[in-house]
Amino acid sequence: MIKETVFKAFDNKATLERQLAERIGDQLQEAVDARGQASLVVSGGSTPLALFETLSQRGIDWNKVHITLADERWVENEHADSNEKSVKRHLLINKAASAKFQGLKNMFSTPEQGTAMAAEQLAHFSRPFDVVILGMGNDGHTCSWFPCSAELTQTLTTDDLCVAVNPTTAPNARLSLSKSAILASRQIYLHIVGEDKLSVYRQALTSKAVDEMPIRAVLDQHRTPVDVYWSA
Ligand SMILES: O=C1O[C@H](COP(=O)(O)O)[C@@H](O)[C@H](O)[C@H]1O
Repeated sequence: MIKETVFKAFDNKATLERQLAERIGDQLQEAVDARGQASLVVSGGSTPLALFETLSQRGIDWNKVHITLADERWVENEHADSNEKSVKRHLLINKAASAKFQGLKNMFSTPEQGTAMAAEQLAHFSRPFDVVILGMGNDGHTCSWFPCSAELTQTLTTDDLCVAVNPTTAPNARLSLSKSAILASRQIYLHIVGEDKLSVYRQALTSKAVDEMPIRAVLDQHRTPVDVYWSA
């Protein structure tokens, strides 16, 4: 069994999004006040889009906030599957339009070739990351750390910042931040919505087999606080 830390349940998405956006906004501003800049890592997928829009309306020093992705699909930035495209449409708007964004996709044709450049481009981010927002797939993946991927062990053990991932159960080659990069954070939020994701999360807590459900690599550690925000 994995010991659960903080689990916050909400009746509806909008309340979760409001409260989580307020907390993240406060933490980013505190980081700016303390260290002159803040770093925020966000996930792809559909779950965080409304949270992004709520967060984008917070009145903080966005021009001192550096934002990147926990994972990216290796597609052009205008492709429908691009996480960068989602962030530009849903987060880098309103007051957050002045935030500094660095994507993971670059000019190389494969994520394997692009890994070194992606890591170099994140060199100016303040570390540990101040806030990381993670999602979770119904197979227990997070950050494109898929149970099926041949690179999973590397992803979970390397000291490198970025890893190329080739899932067999999902489209597109990917580039992910590694486990060591994600856990080198001051605060991680796992943001999940709906009964299916709640069941997957509960299932993840029942065992420590990370290769079956990679989200366990985040849930089963004591280095970095992980607060789970769930809404119906
Ligand atoms: O493919 C992915 O999916 C998960 C969850 O996506 P959602 O659409 O159910 O929110 C996402 O968190 C992750 O970044 C990505 O790898």
